[in-house]
Amino acid sequence: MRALKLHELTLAERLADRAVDALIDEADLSPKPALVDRRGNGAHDDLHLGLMHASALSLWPMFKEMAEAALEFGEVGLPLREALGRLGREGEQAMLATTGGVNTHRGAIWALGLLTAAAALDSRNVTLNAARLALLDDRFAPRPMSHGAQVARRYGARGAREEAQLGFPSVVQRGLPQLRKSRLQNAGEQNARLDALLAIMTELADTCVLYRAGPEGLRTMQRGAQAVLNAGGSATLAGRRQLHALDTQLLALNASPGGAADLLAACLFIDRLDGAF
Ligand SMILES: CC(C)(COP(=O)(O)OP(=O)(O)OC[C@H]1O[C@@H](n2cnc3c(N)ncnc32)[C@H](O[C@H]2O[C@H](COP(=O)(O)OP(=O)(O)OP(=O)(O)O)[C@@H](O)[C@H]2O)[C@@H]1O)[C@@H](O)C(=O)NCCC(=O)NCCS
Ligand SMILES: Nc1ncnc2[nH]cnc12
Repeated sequence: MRALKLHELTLAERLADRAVDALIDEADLSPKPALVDRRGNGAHDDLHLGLMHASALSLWPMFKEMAEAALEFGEVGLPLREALGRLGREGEQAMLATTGGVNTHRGAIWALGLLTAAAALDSRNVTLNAARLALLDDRFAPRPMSHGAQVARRYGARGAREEAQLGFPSVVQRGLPQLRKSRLQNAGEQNARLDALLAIMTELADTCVLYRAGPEGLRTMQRGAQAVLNAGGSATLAGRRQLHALDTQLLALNASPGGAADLLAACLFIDRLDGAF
């Protein structure tokens, strides 16, 4: 009998697969403090796990087209940046159509969109090229008074745009090293991912938290995340107790670290990039 020959995926398709996998793995990871996970809705009335999955899947064509645009233009420059901006805005519309108007993955479209395009350009300098793209000014981008823009003005916070322009320091300097360290300590994959999320939360100026709970909420998030890691991480009993306390505190403040969740997805995407080439 002849073996069935499966369609061989293109590089753009493989990268889109990895971006969507990263979003689904982030959503499924549990127990995340005050975020949507397998246990429930965290600090969100309008989100649930099924919606996060549907949203992630709706973004596959956008990630594929972003990677294809990068392959077509072949270099970092304004034409590619503006093509990504247009695709990102279309992707946002697809997401909103899927979720009935709920913002599930705006920050993830931005971070993973840039990283997917950068990975298609050059597998070795992904965060550097993503930063170079983020530094270019898209002439067609609307400038709405987003939550991020409001807290940037109120508190001078460094939001999603600057995180990308600096080459994703929360991912490169915090999330990825912690993911690998916890794996080496045999924490188990789910705990290693939780530890990576917590490492990102220790220093991030998450504009979602700032918008909902102000600087006090942000300090609670950063200190609480550090306390889990200091106690030995999410694989230890002491760390689990601190994680539970952090969940309770953030829920009481209605503070959801959605920006940190997006950056965990970015971390998981970079971590598994090798297999895509
Ligand atoms: C350049 C943009 C990133 C716009 O940025 P800006 O800061 O102006 O806009 P926001 O929409 O407020 O923030 C972007 C999202 O980024 C995530 N985020 C927050 N802090 C950080 C951080 N420090 N570093 C990285 N990422 C961060 C976060 O996304 C998550 O939260 C979303 C829910 O947020 P929000 O709507 O505020 O939620 P709620 O409080 O729940 O709302 P209510 O229920 O109260 O109404 C969730 O989606 C997560 O993803 C921020 O929200 C960029 O987005 C942009 O320009 N987009 C236009 C399209 C484009 O050009 N794309 C380019 C593609 S390459
Ligand atoms: N798991 C999650 N819960 C709430 N907001 C998010 N934004 C991105 N991932 C999220």
